[in-house]
Amino acid sequence: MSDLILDDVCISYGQHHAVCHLSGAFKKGSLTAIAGSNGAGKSTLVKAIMGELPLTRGRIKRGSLRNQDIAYLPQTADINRQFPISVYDLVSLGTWTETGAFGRLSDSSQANIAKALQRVAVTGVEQRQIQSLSAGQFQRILFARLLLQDAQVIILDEPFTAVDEKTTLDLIHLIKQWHQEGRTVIAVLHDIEQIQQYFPSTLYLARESVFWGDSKSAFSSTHRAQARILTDYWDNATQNKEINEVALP
Ligand SMILES: Nc1ncnc2c1ncn2[C@@H]1O[C@H](COP(=O)(O)OP(=O)(O)OP(=O)(O)O)[C@@H](O)[C@H]1O
Repeated sequence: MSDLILDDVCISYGQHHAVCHLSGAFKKGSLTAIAGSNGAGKSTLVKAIMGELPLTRGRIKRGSLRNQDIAYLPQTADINRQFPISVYDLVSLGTWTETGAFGRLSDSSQANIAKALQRVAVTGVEQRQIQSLSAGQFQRILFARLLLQDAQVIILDEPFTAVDEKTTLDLIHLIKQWHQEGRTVIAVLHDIEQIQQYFPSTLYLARESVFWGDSKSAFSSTHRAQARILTDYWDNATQNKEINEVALP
């Protein structure tokens, strides 16, 4: 397994610079929160790591990591809950690399699916359509799918939005287990207390990196002030300019 290294990464939507001049590494086996205010560039960054958005500058070095070594859970708002698929079929997609697109589920895959559903404490709803689940149940089955993917790097975008405290704690327990197993886990989060309690490292983003390191030091008043300056700067000063023309504040 490799580190995920960002080398002067910039990502733009047309002329709108969403993430700029970001360098650093998600070390293999690390557990990192990506924090920052609304519009800080968090989702843009994880989408770019997944290859869903092109870079306008810089590189993301994945080393020996292959596409299937990285699992991604997008924000719930980006997932179509109206799609006609049963809980069982959605969770079984986590075995895709083993079974292929049209492969029959082996006995061991079926056993693993049952085990994953038990680990997220959702059983008895396997044949229901996903649109009939509560927000918490839905998030649990998405975590069951992640369990089956068995990826070395797991990226979660706001995984606890609209999820109650009990479900959040259960899912954090799974994240801690992934960390103990040596996987790299990256989660976009807003709750600073939660980050400092469970996530040793933080990338504090405000279009650029404000801070990347120990979560206990991430949210100092100095860093928060710097984040506000950077956010205002990138919101106001960069429209219709090329990244190279923009002087850093
Ligand atoms: N599809 C898009 N087209 C144009 N601009 C976009 C698009 N998506 C995001 N942006 C802009 O890019 C910047 C970063 O947005 P992004 O969604 O990555 O922020 P975020 O930190 O994930 O915010 P939130 O916490 O609200 O989810 C914002 O200024 C946003 O308006």
